[in-house]
Amino acid sequence: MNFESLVLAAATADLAEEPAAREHADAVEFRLDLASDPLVALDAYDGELPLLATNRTEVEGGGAAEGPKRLDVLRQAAEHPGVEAIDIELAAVTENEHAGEDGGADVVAHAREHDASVVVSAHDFSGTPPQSELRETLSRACEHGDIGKFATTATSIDDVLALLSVTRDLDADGHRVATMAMGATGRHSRAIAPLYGSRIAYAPVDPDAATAPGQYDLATLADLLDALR
Ligand SMILES: O=C1C[C@@](O)(C(=O)O)C[C@@H](O)[C@@H]1O
Repeated sequence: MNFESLVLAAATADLAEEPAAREHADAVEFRLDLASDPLVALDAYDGELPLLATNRTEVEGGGAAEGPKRLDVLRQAAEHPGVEAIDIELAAVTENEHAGEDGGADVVAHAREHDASVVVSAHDFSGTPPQSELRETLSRACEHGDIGKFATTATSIDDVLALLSVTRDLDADGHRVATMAMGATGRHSRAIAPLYGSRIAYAPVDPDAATAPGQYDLATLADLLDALR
């Protein structure tokens, strides 16, 4: 997964759903943190779509407790041949969630050794920071990953405008970025941010199992993206 062009990722905690995603998605985001036995499920995976493995921490909206165990699961997932990319939080890479050799930066290196690309991500569930801070966070994510991602929460459409503006600037500067504004106000960003340079769009395979506020269902997002392309 090189993110040269837009990747529509179908998010799920259940790899058995992969066939249902094939019609619309380019990849499956496997939410390890929401799955009951993620490494066993990975070993059994024989689907067609490449996997982006995410083991999201609770503080960033996921189900995994921070620490060495969750990083180890992510590290092991990166070794799987079906996993073409991993997602790791910027905080885990820069703030040493778990000090020592097996910290976040080491997981990034390990993923690369196994030819998996690295998405370095940040999430803000309370709002959208000022444009300067948006730019700084996204730029730092780009420094550590093959692609930097920032999902914020829009409380006004001006938040969406700020996020799109930073997306456009960083893309024009040659960085690979992925952005989306979560929540109802920012929902349209999921369809239009790719026009400004965002390279990953997410939608749940099962519309009743959204992995973030404001997501469209997969078929709807695929149609919107196609119509705007
Ligand atoms: O980080 C992201 C983006 C996301 O939060 C979204 O807003 O679509 C959905 C998550 O599954 C994914 O890991």
